[in-house]
Amino acid sequence: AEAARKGWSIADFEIGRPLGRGKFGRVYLAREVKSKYIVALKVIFKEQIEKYNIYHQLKREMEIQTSLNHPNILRLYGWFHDEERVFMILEYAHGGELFKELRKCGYLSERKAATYVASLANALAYCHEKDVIHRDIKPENLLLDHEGRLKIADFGWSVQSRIKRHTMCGTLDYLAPEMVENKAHDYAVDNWTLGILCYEFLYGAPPFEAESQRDTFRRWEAFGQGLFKEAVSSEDLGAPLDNQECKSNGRLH
Ligand SMILES: Clc1cnc2c(Nc3ccc(N4CCOCC4)cc3)nc(-c3cccnc3)cn12
Repeated sequence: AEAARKGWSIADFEIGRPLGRGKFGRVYLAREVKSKYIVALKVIFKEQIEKYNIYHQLKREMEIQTSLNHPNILRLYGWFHDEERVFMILEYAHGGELFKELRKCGYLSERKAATYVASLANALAYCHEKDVIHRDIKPENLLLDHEGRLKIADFGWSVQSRIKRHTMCGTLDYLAPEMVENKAHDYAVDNWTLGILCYEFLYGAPPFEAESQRDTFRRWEAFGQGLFKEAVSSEDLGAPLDNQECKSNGRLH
């Protein structure tokens, strides 16, 4: 609230180590000078905003994230800008990237996976109540706070994770079918991603992971065919596929 009233400037912060690089800028550890409060400061260069013509998207993302207040969503406390940069004052997630933990131990216990999936589901239900579809939930955007609680970060600004994921660039792994097929989509796309992440928490890799996007698409099609055949066969048998069951598979019927 203070940020909105007073208007911050870079002089209010001591900049610490870089935490990571985003597509349009970097994230730094920072401390507010007076309160000694630790935050993450995301810096986006205005020339990048012009070059990629993302001013409106950035504005919308920041309005959305400022309006969201949920324990599993990383807070955007406020923002300010100078001649050449826009600064976002974000909650600092002390635990770092969730997927570093996953890579370290390969896959998570069922209890841990269930805790993270429940946190994600709560955060997504909160977003959907406010008509916000994240659409871009990826492992790189999941952080942990000092108590190990999951935080969804980066509404629309994926922060390049330091973990070299071979499916890193433009991964299809987490995108729902209707997004990939560029169809009209609703909040169900986030539910699809939740299923993918649940699989990855338990198994250690997403279900359709492959060396190339083409192969991922092939594996995903095969899965789809399987679903479709099953659906047709059960319809043949006259067993009503209730809408909820269809939705839960991420297939919108
Ligand atoms: Cl936004 C935002 C808020 N907090 C963070 C954060 N926090 C954080 C904490 C701790 C550790 N370390 C813990 C000890 O071992 C080394 C890593 C890393 C990141 N990281 C990133 C990030 C991480 C990776 C790449 N790009 C950005 C973005 N963040």
